[in-house]
Amino acid sequence: MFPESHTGYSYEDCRATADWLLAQTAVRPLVGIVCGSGLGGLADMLKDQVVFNYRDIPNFPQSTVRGHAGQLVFGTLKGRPCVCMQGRFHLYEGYPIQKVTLPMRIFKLIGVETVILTNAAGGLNQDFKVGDIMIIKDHLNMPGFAGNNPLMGPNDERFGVRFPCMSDAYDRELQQLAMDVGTELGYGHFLREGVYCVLGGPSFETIAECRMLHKLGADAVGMSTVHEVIVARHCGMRVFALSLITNQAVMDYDSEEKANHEEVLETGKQRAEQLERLVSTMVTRIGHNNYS
Ligand SMILES: O=P(O)(O)O[C@H]1O[C@H](CO)[C@@H](O)[C@H]1O
Ligand code: HPA
Repeated sequence: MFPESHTGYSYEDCRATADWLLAQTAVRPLVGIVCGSGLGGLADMLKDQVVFNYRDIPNFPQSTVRGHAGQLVFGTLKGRPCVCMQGRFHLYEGYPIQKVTLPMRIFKLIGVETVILTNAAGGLNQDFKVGDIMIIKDHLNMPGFAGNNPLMGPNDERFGVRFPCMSDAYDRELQQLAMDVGTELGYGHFLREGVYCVLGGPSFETIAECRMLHKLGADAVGMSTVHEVIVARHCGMRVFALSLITNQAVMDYDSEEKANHEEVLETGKQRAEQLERLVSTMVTRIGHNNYS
């Protein structure tokens, strides 16, 4: 079985965490950002910060992975109120999937309307290069195929419907906005779009697995994001997600390449500035309620 599966937090638990946060800060964020491995610098862009260590937030799990600081940062990005997770949770850390995705429900209950998720991923598409930024247009949910979906268990209609649609998971207007902003910033040569595949990790993929995932239609592979997207969409938030291609997935038995977390973090550092500019410019142009 999966760790403590079906023991999600109740609506009241989530409400208590959200109310606790709202009582400590006057910031009322409309945009929530999740920083991927090595991409925590995004949170440093926020002005007038109010910072919470995950260990101090009721019900919150702890970050255990290098490159995930474990702080929830409230502040403003070019005048727009935002909240930023400097560190996310992954299945391989041993958390039940409902705990991995808990922050999405907290985002919803504090008033977030749009979620921007980032991740580090291995490139399967042979046209991709290390350092490319892939706008996620769709996903393959491998743990979901095996029955590990964050919405397993009783459904609370106060969050969303029993059977949420996922064919529109990634907001098309926001994808277009990212393309437009990226092109304006001169990033067109490293901006791509594609399908992200999530696996449980923590072991990186074998060569045969990478070949299979590529044949199945995945352009990039990682160990996060999709679970958060499902929960964010279930409770009606608008979602944009991107992958930084931090390494090429190994597809060839003659290759000497070996996936490793150090390379992942290093590529994050090299692209951090552009990624931060892309996301912050997008945030200034996102409309709310009736979209832009
Ligand atoms: O998806 P994020 O959190 O960016 O992290 C990615 O980087 C780690 C592997 O280096 C894995 O956790 C993978 O999912
Ligand atoms: O190659 C990868 N595989 C899985 N997860 C990853 N996260 C960064 N790179 C990778």
